[in-house]
Amino acid sequence: MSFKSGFVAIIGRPNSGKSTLLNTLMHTKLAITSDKPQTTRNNILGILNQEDYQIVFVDTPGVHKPKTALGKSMNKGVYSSMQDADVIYLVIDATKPFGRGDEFLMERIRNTDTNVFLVVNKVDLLSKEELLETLIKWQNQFEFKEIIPISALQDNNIDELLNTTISYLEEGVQFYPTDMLSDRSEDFRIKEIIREKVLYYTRQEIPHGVAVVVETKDESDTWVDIQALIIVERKSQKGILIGKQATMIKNIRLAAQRDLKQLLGKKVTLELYVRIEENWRNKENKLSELGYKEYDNE
Ligand SMILES: Nc1nc2c(ncn2[C@@H]2O[C@H](COP(=O)(O)OP(=O)(O)OP(=O)(O)O)[C@@H](O)[C@H]2O)c(=O)[nH]1
Repeated sequence: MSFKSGFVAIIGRPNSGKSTLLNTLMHTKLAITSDKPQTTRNNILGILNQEDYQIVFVDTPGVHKPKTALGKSMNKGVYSSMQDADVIYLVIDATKPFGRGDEFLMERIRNTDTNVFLVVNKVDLLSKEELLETLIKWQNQFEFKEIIPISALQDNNIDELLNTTISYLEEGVQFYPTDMLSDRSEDFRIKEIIREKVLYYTRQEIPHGVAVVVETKDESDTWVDIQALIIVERKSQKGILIGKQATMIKNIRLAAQRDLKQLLGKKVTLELYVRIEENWRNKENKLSELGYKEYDNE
């Protein structure tokens, strides 16, 4: 039996459902998701192992016009994943009209010689007629190798996407050990779960201005005590995050604690602190410190 392997870059505009798709493909939650754009800030690998193939999916930040050094760094991660890919999934939100942001991304797509699939997501929100209209608009943009409508959230047509992808892969080596699901460390996943809860409970400018650092982790076989720091950009944001009588930070802490218990399989006690770092998204040293400059040397 021959063994196939390859890299699949999952790219698209913010909020199109890339991380939801990664999690559905992997049958487990590797990437956090939210209804706020620019949730994903780092590339995250999902390694799907079967007897006869290994697919390395790369979830990437949503491509957008960057306004900060953090935004620039996020876009670099996307372009780097495209260079290494055997297949690119361009994930679109089928409920959104084709816009200027899509044009920006299509310019990049037209410059690759990789197999590009148009993955039309969120079809659960559309009628058949609306879906047809979307498909007609998009297929004029580029010669996509495949056009596959899906619902990442409802696990609809994901098998078709997977089987079609396998048919494009070549015989190859196993890139990662079979027991490895992702390239991301436990600390990365802990801080992302905390950030997900901040995104869930807050709105407007707060989600974009927040970063999380795991400061200490004491543990035994049955329990773990975690102290984490939430970084914001302004004093007013700190006030909102803590909330009246500290209710906001308590909600964030309890929700994160619940998910962390599931992730780590032990009792979790989480303590959260909030610190102000003015304009951190434009400070190169802060971005490095926070793990947001992974692709700057490429
Ligand atoms: N109805 C519906 N909603 C979806 C589907 N896929 C994703 N969503 C929702 O769309 C929102 C964005 O999903 P994410 O997976 O975080 O999107 P993303 O493309 O990774 O976003 P960024 O990290 O900002 O680039 C979330 O609220 C998801 O629940 C889908 O198939 N149907």
